[in-house]
Amino acid sequence: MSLIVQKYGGSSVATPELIKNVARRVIKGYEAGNQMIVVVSAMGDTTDHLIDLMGKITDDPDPREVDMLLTTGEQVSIALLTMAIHACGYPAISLTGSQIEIKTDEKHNQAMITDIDTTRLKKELAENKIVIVAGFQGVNKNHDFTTLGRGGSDTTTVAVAAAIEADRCEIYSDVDGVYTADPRIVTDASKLDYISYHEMLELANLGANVLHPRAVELANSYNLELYIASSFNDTLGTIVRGDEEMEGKKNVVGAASDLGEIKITVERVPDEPGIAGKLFNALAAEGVNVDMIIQNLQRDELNDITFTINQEQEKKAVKVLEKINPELNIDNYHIDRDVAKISIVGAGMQSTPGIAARMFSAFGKNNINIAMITTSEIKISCLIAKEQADQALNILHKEFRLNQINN
Ligand SMILES: Nc1ncnc2c1ncn2[C@@H]1O[C@H](COP(=O)(O)OP(=O)(O)O)[C@@H](O)[C@H]1O
Ligand SMILES: N[C@@H](CC(=O)OP(=O)(O)O)C(=O)O
Repeated sequence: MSLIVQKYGGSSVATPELIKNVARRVIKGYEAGNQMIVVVSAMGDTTDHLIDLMGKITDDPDPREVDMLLTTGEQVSIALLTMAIHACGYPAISLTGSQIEIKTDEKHNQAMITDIDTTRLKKELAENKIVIVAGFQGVNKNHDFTTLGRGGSDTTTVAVAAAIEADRCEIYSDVDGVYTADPRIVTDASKLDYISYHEMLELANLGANVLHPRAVELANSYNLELYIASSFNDTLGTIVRGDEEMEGKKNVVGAASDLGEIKITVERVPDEPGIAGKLFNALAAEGVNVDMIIQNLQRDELNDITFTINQEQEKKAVKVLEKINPELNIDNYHIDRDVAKISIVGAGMQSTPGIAARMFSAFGKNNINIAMITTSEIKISCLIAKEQADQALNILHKEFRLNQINN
């Protein structure tokens, strides 16, 4: 008998028929003699719809109330899945994040899990029940509901699996594994049999939303192997695990695009020590995360500083800029929302010269202009025009022959 923690994302529970499909899959695992804990997300686009609804009421909702609203999505799906399992004649119970005491810090909308009490989970499993857990949510020390950030059910799943020392942790969605690029954009993308935590973390951070980055980080810290597969078929999926191969790492294992960033250029800033520090400190103090940065010296000892942030933080960033403009003598700022970040990832690139040059040349040959570049040991990212994002992803996929990765 194994203890299995499974997660089914929004696309796997989008309709009553799909919920019944998940119920059948879970029962199959239970019938095989396993203990089953199943984490589910809200049905389909429910969370997006709740956010739209909120936007019709206010532009500036209280973060506590946002969590009160968004946690309802997962409460619907856990109840329906449990009913579907009951209807097939099997014992099951649904539990919210607060009922199993997924404790988090105070940060509404982006809370971090601090502890999970497994007492209730173990009690229900001991009574031979299938346990259905609401993903994406927790409870803080004031007993208020919190959420873990968009896509956070993956994090719930890994945290629960680690806390209860599960034998297997399986994440199901509408795609049958981790591909070399989003298969919706690159039709000949290849499925990877294995991917290391580090490479998966980079891909997830750079836009591959098949897994939530925090879930990958957590799996890495607990050395918990993840199995990523589809809830729509039984095709073999991808294993995310520690890096076993020291030699023979691929230069590039995947490419990803992120359409969620905007570019801000602060124009004609005095070329003096300390100015950049003041600007980025002020942004950090408001919780604005800056991603890419470049500074260009213009004429007359004035600089342009350009940086990217997540589009959801635009309002906060503008507030900061309006406030510090007079203090820093900032002439003007400009926001470009039509940008996309296109990246390649691979642990082998740190020991292979020429990867960046190949990426830039491939873009050059196809008339794709690069506005910004960042690199780390295992990734290279370029900011380009949003309208060229899909084309650029396909170009890189071809340039690095990712369709032949398994050969
Ligand atoms: N490299 C990749 N491999 C697989 N899927 C990817 C990749 N990059 C992006 N995706 C997208 O991730 C989607 C699955 O994630 P998501 O929609 O969040 O699923 P769920 O609804 O189960 O949470 C796929 O439909 C696919 O389009
Ligand atoms: N429902 C939440 C949490 C989540 O993880 O969803 P999904 O597993 O469908 O990405 C969201 O949409 O952000």
